[in-house]
Amino acid sequence: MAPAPAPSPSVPATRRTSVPEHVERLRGLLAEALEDPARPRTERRRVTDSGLVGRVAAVDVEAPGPLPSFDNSQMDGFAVRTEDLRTQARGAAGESTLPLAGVVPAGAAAPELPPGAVLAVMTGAPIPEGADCVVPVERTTAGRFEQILPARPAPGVAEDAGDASPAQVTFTGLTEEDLQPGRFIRRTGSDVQAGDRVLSVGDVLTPSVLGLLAALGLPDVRIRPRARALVLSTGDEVRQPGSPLQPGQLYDADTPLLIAALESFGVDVQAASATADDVEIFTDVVWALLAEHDPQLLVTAGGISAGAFEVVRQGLASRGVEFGSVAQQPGGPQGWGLIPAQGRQPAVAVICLPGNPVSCAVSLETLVRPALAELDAACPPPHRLTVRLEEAVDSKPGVTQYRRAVFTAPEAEAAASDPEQGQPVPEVRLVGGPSSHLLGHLARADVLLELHEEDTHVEAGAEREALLLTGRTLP
Ligand SMILES: Nc1nc2c(c(=O)[nH]1)N[C@H]1C(S)=C(S)[C@@H](COP(=O)(O)OP(=O)(O)OC[C@H]3O[C@@H](n4cnc5c(N)ncnc54)[C@H](O)[C@@H]3O)O[C@H]1N2
Ligand code: MOO
Repeated sequence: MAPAPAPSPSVPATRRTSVPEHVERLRGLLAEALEDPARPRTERRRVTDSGLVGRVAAVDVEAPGPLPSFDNSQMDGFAVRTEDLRTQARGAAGESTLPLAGVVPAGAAAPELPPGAVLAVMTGAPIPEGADCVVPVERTTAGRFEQILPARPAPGVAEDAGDASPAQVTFTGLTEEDLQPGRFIRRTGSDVQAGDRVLSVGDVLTPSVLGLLAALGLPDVRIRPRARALVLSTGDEVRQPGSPLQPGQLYDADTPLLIAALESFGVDVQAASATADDVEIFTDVVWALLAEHDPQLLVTAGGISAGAFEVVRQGLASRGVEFGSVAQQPGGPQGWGLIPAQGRQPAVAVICLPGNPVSCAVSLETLVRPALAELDAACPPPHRLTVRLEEAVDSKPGVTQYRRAVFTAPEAEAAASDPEQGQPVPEVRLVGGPSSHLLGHLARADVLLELHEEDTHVEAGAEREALLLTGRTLP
């Protein structure tokens, strides 16, 4: 008789923290560090400074005046008194002719429109006193200014056409619509009224907001300072690219990955360093960097799991940082904590991510980004989307697994459409397996496919949620 199989070693049934629980935990400690009242709340910038898009307004702004700030012409044409054109005897072909009293370029002060005459107005020129409508130059028999005006007048000067016998302007084919009072006049305040709120605390700056502030005559904008972070990678085996490798060594992928991800979250990475697996060296580097840079956030990579040389865990566990496991893969091992304010040194949030590059990158997207986005409008929130699986996939029970996937060919996507919304549901194909060393696969991926604890087997064609990776666009 065959021997009975040996019982599997019993694993302690400790419950791992769920992804949402850990996000909430990180949000709490980030809030303490970022919302410290001892830190400056605003920075003043010129609206022409670079790097303002994506920054967050620190004060409300009300329009100091209206936009447009004066009635002006929407077209190159003629400012007319509609009454004059209505009472004009029409010629055989329905034409009306009036004398040209002058030219008003953009930038000139508004002149008065003499009775029974017209004034040439360029787009943006002020509407002359007495005019109630602009007729575009195309509505004249000449069709173009070159046929009517002798030469371009000097900018900013409303000047007379100059002839002893004034030029005549013949309008043709005018309809009732062309003679509607107000036609082609951009009225004062039709865009923004004085006192309108044009920017609110927490709004993200866009190119058009910056243009609007300038249009209102405001040279400066007050923004929130960016969150300040330090990045620290660890490991005796880790070397910087450009230096030769000894057997067993590898290049530091986590440092550039962390810097780039944090910067895309709107964080100002002030310094980055890599240290050896020596607790004393590691803690010396941490305290020196904290003192030098006064950050709100310290993010480390590596040295936190179950090995004999877990420098981050050993160095920070006694300083208020906890270590545990989140029910996600990759990115299970995590460290988190708050180094409390000491004297004049404000509190610092500490987030310790696993060293495997894919674990580090996935943790940034699934844990750090959602926590930070809740507190800081400069951090774009996770971009979630529904995708359809091209092929069946098996996943580990009991954890949320993030599988790397690419959008399949556009033809396949076009064929797959959500009947409810009529929106195409993109189809995805896995790239590589679930392991956390597969950085080449991650670098090719468009999305992290989210498979839940119960998703041990998902059939081809099933729909699941996914996270669009930083820098990727929808198909
Ligand atoms: N006995 C156990 N071993 C491991 C467990 C466990 O639960 N029990 N968890 C595994 C999981 S899951 C992960 S993830 C890793 C996390 O390990 P650490 O955060 O302690 O990271 P290290 O051990 O320092 O490094 C892991 C791996 O990543 C490479 N690495 C580290 N830093 C970098 C870097 N800057 N650039 C590129 N690659 C880096 C390192 O060489 C290792 O291969 O632990 C598992 N083990
Ligand atoms: O959690 Mo680790 O990140 O699976 O490899």
